Amino acid sequence: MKKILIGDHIVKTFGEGDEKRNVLDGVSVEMGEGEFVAVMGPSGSGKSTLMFALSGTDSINNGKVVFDDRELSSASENELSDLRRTAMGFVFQQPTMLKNLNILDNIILPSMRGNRKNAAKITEKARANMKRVGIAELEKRDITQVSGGQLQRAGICRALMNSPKIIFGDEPTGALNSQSAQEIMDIFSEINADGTAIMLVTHDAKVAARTERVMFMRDGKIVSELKLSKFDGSDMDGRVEEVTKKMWEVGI
Ligand SMILES: Nc1ncnc2c1ncn2[C@@H]1O[C@H](COP(=O)(O)OP(=O)(O)OP(=O)(O)O)[C@@H](O)[C@H]1O
Repeated sequence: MKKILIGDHIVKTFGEGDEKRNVLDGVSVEMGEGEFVAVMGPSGSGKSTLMFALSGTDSINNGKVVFDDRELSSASENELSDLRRTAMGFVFQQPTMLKNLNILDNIILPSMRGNRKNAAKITEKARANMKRVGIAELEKRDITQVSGGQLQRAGICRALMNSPKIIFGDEPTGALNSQSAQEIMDIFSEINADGTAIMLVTHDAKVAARTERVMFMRDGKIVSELKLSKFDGSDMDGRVEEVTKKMWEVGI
């Protein structure tokens, strides 16, 4: 399987003098094209920092990151921002959306910048994505008039607008109840089945159990890994048990 993402001995340091410490302490990660992985670990272990490093959102102090055959440290800020815009999608715990725009306009806004002549195509694509994630009828609603799960679906639609090769999700189900979280995971599974690689940070064993590989972090290092298989809807309980057992072993 071709590698879409390689993190090689990544070191990220925060703080000065006595406060200085490696929040990422030589982390190596590889992801194949179309792979679906989760990152788990205690609060402060470096999960979000790792995602920022792997997506070129934040610089690193040592090591290297290669995304789609491109070494990120040799790319300029403009090139990195183009790469993030065209090849990566981001989903956060709470989607950042503008209060004065409806759901559809929030979804299309980032794609419209400098691209207004393609407004009709962009809107058509947004509507197709909204239909795909089950919020087609909500396009005119304000962001305060939808549920947390519906807002997260809109966040996923926005992340899909440029047909990314990879989606980074930083606790995308963290603000949702268990049922909504599983519905969001259904959507991620479908997106992944279409070939998009996905990396999710999560504290939830039921979310991690839906991915095909779970990496466990502690103190800026990946200390363990659990290989599952592509989730096909069967043996959810067994998968959750495997993840929980590993979390316990690792001390999460
Ligand atoms: N910009 C920064 N400056 C200084 N320290 C930082 C900065 N960003 C993160 N840290 C520190 O790095 C460590 C790792 O943070 P990170 O957000 O990656 O953890 P996490 O595993 O994602 O935690 P959580 O599960 O709570 O979100 C924490 O101790 C945090 O305080």
